[in-house]
Amino acid sequence: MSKASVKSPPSIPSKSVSIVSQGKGGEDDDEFKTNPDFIYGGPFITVEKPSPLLGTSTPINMQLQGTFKKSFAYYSLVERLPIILTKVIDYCSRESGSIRSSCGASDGDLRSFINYVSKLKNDLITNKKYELLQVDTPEAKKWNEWIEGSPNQYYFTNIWVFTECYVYRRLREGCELYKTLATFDPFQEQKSEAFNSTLEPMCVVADKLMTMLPESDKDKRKADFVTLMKICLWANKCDLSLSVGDQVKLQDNEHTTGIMDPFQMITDLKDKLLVDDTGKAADQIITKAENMAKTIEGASVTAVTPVASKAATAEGGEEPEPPKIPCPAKMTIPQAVMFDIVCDNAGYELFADLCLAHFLVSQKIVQKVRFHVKKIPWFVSDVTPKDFQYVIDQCRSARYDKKVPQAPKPDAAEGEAPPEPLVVSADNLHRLGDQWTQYVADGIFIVMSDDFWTSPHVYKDMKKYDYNLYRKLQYAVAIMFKGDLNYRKLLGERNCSSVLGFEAALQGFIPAPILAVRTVKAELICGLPKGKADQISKIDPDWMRKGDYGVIHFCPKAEPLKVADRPCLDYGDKCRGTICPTHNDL
Ligand SMILES: O=P(O)(O)OC[C@@]1(O)O[C@H](CO)[C@@H](O)[C@@H]1O
Repeated sequence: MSKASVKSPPSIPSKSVSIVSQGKGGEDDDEFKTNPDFIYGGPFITVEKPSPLLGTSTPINMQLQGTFKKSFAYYSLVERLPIILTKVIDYCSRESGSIRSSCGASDGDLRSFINYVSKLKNDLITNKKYELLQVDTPEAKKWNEWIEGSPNQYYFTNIWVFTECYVYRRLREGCELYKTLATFDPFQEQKSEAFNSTLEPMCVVADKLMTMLPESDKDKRKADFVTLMKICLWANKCDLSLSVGDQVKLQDNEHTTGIMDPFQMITDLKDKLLVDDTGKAADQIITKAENMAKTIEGASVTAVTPVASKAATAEGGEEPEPPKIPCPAKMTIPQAVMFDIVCDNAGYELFADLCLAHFLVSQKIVQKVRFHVKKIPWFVSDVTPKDFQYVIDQCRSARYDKKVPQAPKPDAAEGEAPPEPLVVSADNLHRLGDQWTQYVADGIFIVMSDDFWTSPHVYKDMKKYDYNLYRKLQYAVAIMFKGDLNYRKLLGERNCSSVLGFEAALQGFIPAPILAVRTVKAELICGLPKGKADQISKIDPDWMRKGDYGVIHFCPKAEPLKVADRPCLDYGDKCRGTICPTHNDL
C-alpha cells in the first residue's frame, strides 16, 4: 500500500540557512556564524557571536521552540514556513493578472504585497526581532500588546506556536494594508484544488452517511458515531501546511476495489491509532446530551417567559422585538443541546466534520452544532467562513462519476454474468450540500470565528485572554478539537511526558468535555502506554512529523457552569441584567 504523499522532512534539519544571532545561546552549535552586522577592524571580518540555538531536540516539559535544532519546530521555521511564504510570492507573481482583476488590486498594490511577504520571509530566516503590526484595529492592538509582553520576541527563540501564528498574522497584515487586497486569500487556489482532488472519497462517505441518518438502535448509533469520529481523524491528513502546499493524497487503498475508500482506511490504519477513546466518548456524549435535553426542557417549562416588548417602527406601527435570552454571563442552563467543533482544515477534513455534525443532528443526539473557524487565512488550509460556504456550495454542485468494472468471481459458473460495476457518483453529495445549506439557514449549523482562534495563545490561557469565548464553550455538550495545531494549543505547546494522562496534559482547560482528534504532526503527545513512543521511534524516528499516526482522546470532565463573576461582555450596557439581546450562537 503506498503512503500518503506528504513529504517526509529529514530527521536532521537542513543546514542551508545561517541564522543571525540575537542573544546568548548554547555552546554546542558548531555551525552558527553571524553575518558581519557591524564592522570591526576593517570590512568583512566575520564576527562570531554566541548562538541562541542548541543542537538538541526539545527537552521534556519544555515548550516547543526553534531554539532546539533537532526539533521539528526548528526544521519548520528554517524550511517549511519559508517555502510556504515563497509559494505565496510565486503565486502572486504568476497569477498577478487574475488576482488583480478579481480583487480590483492595482499592480502597485500587488507588488507592495509581494515585497512585504519577501521581507517577512527574510526576517524569519534571519531571526530578526518581531515587528509590531501597523494596522490600526483593536485586534491588531491586542497583538502588539502580546508581542511587547512576550519575554522573547525573536522568531527562533520564542515559543514555536507564537512565531507561527505571528507569521500568519503578519501575512494577513500584508493584505490588510491595501484596501483592494483586504479580502484576498493567498491560499484560496490551493484549497480549491485540494477540494477537487478528494471528490471521490467524499462521494463514498456521502453514500455511507445516508445509511447512518435514519433513526437507529442504540448499538448501531454508537457504532456509526465511532466510525465517523475515525473518518474525521484520518481526514486530518489533508493538511496543506504540513505538505507545504502540495496536494495530499489520502492513504491509497484503490488497489483493492479501484476506489478510494475512507472506511477501508480505518481498518488499514487500525494499528496507527495510538489512543482510541471513541467508545467512551460516544457513550458519554450521548448520555450527557440526553440529560442536558431533559434539563433544558424542564427549565423551559418552569421559566418565566420575558414579556414580549414592542418596538416602534419607522412607519409608526409596532413590531415585536427580537426574542431575548438570558444573559450568557448569568445563564447556567444552555438554550439548546450543542456540539462544538473547533475546525482545522477546509476541503475534505471540513466535509468529514460536517458529516459527523449531520449525523449528530439527524440522530437527535444534539440540536445544534457550532463550527469554530478562523477569521483569516491560517496555516494554509485552515477553514475560514468563506471556505465553509465554499465547501457546502461545492458539495451541492460537484460533478463526479466513476464506474469500476469488477473482476468475475473465481468460482463463477460458466456463462454467469460478471458482477455489476462499482459506481461512485456525487448524487448524495448534492443532497448533503442542500441539507447543510438549510441547516445553516435554520441556525442548526452555526459558524463562529472568534479572534481568539487566530491569536498565539494556548488554551489553558483562554479564560485570561477571552473569557467570553470560554464561557460560550461551556454551553457545549462536548467540544471536538480537530488537528495538530489545536492539539499543540490544548497541551500548552509543551513536550510533556508521553505517558501523562490527557486530562493532566490539558492543564485545567476544561470548559466542557473535550474530544481531541489529531494526526500526529508535531513532537508532543500524551496518554500513551509506557514504552510505546520509544517502540514507534525504533520503527520510524520521524513518526511524529508526518501525520501517519493518530490519537483520539476524550476527557469527560468539565468545569461546572455557574453564574459568572464578570459582567456580560457581548452586550455591555444593552444587557439588562438577566436578559440579553438574542445570541445567534447560543
Ligand atoms: O493543525 P493541522 O492542520 O493538523 O497541522 C498543522 C501543522 O501542519 O502545522 C504545524 C506546523 O506548521 C504542525 O504542527 C502541523 O503539522
